[in-house]
Amino acid sequence: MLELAAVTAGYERGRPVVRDADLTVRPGESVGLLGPSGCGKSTLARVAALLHRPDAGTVTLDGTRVRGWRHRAPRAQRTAIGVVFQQPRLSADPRLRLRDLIAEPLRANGRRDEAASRVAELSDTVGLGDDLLGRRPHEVSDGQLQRACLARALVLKPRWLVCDEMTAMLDASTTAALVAVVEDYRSAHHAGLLTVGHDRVLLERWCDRTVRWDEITAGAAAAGGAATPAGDAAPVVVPG
Ligand SMILES: Nc1ncnc2c1ncn2[C@@H]1O[C@H](COP(=O)(O)OP(=O)(O)OP(=O)(O)O)[C@@H](O)[C@H]1O
Repeated sequence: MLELAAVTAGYERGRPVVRDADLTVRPGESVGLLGPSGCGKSTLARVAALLHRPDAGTVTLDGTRVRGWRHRAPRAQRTAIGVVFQQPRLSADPRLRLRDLIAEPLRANGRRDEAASRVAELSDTVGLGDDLLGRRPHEVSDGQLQRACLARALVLKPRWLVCDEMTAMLDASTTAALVAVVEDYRSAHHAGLLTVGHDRVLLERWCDRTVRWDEITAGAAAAGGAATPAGDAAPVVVPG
């Protein structure tokens, strides 16, 4: 179980952007979190992915309370979660060729010997040919780079996936392809998914359950949030 209880988080002391958020994802379950732009979805997703320490509240992962975030999180907890962000260029080291980018978590965890086989397997899964694996991020499209970032998120076979607007920059066919990769992975590994976004049509078709930001939090985001209503984006067709 991935459980967030009474989570308050933000960037400045005394000015939380997430207030008292409660959210639970069960093993194997996919939960879509819908909210308007700027409400704090990415911040909460980063807390759930152990990348941003909350100011208050608890995160519990598979029954163990999380006490450290980022590099302070125990390896067993860090590696249990795969994360995909909205903007692949901000989350990819520009110096790495795609094959090394995909293998990065293996190297970081002392499992370099698995890199060749896992990269071959995953590049096939996400639809990246050999020619692309030898290129650096500036030599591929956003969609191709996001495919590599998704492969990187899966390389350690996480039990949980957190997708923060993973498809926001992608066209409809790439969106459908990446959602299908996530869904195949989830059914093969019984992995739980938290995916955040503002496209109601996409999340309702993709997920077992969708929750609205105002249903899981106690208050509005910091000033400047809530500019657009949820679900106003152009619909994206997801097969199935
Ligand atoms: N690193 C940061 N430092 C300071 N403020 C930040 C930072 N990141 C986000 N914020 C602020 O926190 C609030 C919530 O941002 P967040 O990115 O979590 O919202 P969001 O719901 O994911 O938005 P979007 O759908 O537009 O990506 C916004 O007001 C934003 O300006």
